[in-house]
Amino acid sequence: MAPPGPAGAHPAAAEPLSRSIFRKFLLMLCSLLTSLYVFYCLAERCQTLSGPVVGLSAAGEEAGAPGPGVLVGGRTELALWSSATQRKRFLQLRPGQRRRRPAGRDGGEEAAWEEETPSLTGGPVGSGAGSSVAEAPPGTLALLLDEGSKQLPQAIIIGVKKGGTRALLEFLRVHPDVRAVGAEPHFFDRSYDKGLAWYRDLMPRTLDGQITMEKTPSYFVTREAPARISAMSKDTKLIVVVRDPVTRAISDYTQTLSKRPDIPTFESLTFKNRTTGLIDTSWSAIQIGIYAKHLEHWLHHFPIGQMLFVSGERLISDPAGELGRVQDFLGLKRIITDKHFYFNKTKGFPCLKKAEGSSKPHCLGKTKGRTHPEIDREVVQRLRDFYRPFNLKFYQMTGQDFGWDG
Ligand SMILES: Nc1ncnc2c1ncn2[C@@H]1O[C@H](COP(=O)(O)OS(=O)(=O)O)[C@@H](OP(=O)(O)O)[C@H]1O
Repeated sequence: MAPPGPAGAHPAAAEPLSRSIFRKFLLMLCSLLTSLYVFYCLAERCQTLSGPVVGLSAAGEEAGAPGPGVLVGGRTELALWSSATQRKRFLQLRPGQRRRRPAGRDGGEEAAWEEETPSLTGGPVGSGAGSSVAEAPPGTLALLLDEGSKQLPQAIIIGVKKGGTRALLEFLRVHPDVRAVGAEPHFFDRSYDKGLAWYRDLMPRTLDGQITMEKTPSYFVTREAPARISAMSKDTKLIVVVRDPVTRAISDYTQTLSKRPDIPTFESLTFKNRTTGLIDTSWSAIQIGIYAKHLEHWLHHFPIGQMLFVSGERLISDPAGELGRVQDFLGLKRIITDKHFYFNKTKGFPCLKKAEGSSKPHCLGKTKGRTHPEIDREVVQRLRDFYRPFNLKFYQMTGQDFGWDG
């Protein structure tokens, strides 16, 4: 057979050769681009990828936010960070965080989860399928890279029950430099014997510059709590969310009523003797609201400057304003602003446009913002009269007029 002539010579052989060169070239280009991209990320330039953290929150999971591993978040906050912090946040992958009791709790569900559904829900307003956000469990990229460590909290929301403590913590968690335990640890009132190592182990891992926080509203009325927290660290910053003590008492009662509908009326529980008008100060719903008395105990152990009093009312009417004060107090950049909130008319409360680790709007669950029962006006007035002197004392002690009496 004659060898192929020049015209139709080796067309079939020449083509595969150029294709294979082209394929090799493509492959090299891809590897080059990938390497460039990895290098780009490591060079702290990952703004285009994600928001404050690459991760998820239980709230996100629950609300149908992106699934595990999905990158969420926005760019604006990120731009405010120092580049070193950004790199660390990028490495701090937070996987789905689950509702769970603090390790080793031997109390019942009620003990650790007294406030019921301490969560943000993103379903229909008030869907209340609550979950809480405990610390990131082991297995995170951060853990693999040995990034971060568990620290005792530098700031604690110590009260008051029904003051708006969950709202404050959930709003604060939006801040990239705040990491918090979702559940109430109740360490300084119920589990102190378990020791500080146990307590620290409940905390989420943090990186340099991040603040570890927790909230347990019952600390404010626990006699032993001030000395115990001071023994942990006398530099601990304390935040108290206070609310008109009369509304707070009704809110407290409403919570109990929702669990035990057969309890006596608010009116009958308020008085030791209704005819004499003697208020029953041993009823916790009443006692918790005597803020000045509780505060005295704290002032034996902490200077007033180390405590911040947040108005529960303003936390609803002007969340960004109160969050501004809190961020200043914690020495944080003012990253949480009015841009983070919207008022949800159905819920009747401010909600987050985007909760931590989610890109969807989030309101607190249905156990926050319950409808209060109608209380006899005369009883309400009696309570107002009862609380007035304590409120005035509290205004003096804190240097703030919360406006409950005028
Ligand atoms: N944004 C937002 N959304 C929903 N609810 C809000 C919000 N801000 C403050 N509040 C008020 O928080 C009250 C519950 O307070 P706490 O979270 O401190 O309760 S608890 O002690 O942890 O059970 C809760 O009390 P109730 O209205 O009586 O249910 C709310 O009034």
